[in-house]
Amino acid sequence: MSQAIVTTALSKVYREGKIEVTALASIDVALMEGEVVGLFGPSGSGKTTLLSILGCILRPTSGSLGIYGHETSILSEKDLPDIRRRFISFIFQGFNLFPALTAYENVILGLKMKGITGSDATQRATRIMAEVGLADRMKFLPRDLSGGQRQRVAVARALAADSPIILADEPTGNLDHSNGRKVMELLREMASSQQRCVIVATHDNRIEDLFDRVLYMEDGSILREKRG
Ligand SMILES: Nc1ncnc2c1ncn2[C@@H]1O[C@H](COP(=O)(O)OP(=O)(O)OP(=O)(O)O)[C@@H](O)[C@H]1O
Repeated sequence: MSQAIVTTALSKVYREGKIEVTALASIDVALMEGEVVGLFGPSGSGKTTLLSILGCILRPTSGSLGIYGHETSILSEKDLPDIRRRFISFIFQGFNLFPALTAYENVILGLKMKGITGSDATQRATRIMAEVGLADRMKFLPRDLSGGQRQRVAVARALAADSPIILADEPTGNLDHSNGRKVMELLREMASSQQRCVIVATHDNRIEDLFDRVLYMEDGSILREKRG
């Protein structure tokens, strides 16, 4: 397995006026292709901050972050969107679906944002909707789908772009037990069959057994890890 993401002494300090909050202390971690990693920890432990930095949405205060061999700390702000477009897809807790667009159109829009259009986009969207079990729901608006189905649209949108890294913040947060496990199993399947690196920040202990590796965070540090 090769390394998808490597961090060294990654730190983040939020400054608001004179107040400083150390959200990440000094994170050293290597995340591999084909691996599904869970980030667990109490509220405020730094999970979302770490995910945002790994996804190049937020810059660290110090330390290094390598994404498939590209050292991002030496890149300028204007180069980061390109790294995101090539390597990273997100799944958010609130699904982030556009209410006026059908499930299928939401996936197409996600692809467009990655620069994938035309017949390539329509073929990919149709294939992935079938893979996530939504072939018969493509023309439905989000409001006519169940919570589990909406989350599967969000997963389809992230998977369709073929990004090697998938970052998910509480992807099972709004789902019941069985739908939560289904979403995780889908991500596991994609990670192993397509060698993607999937990182999930969550409070959901019910899915803890579905990770290859769990990192437990507290006060901005990784306290310990467990292999599945
Ligand atoms: N934009 C910000 N400005 C100032 N402080 C922030 C900001 N975002 C997060 N923090 C602080 O950084 C710390 C880590 O927050 P973070 O959201 O990463 O934790 P988390 O583990 O994801 O929490 P939760 O599970 O509640 O989402 C917290 O103390 C939080 O209050």
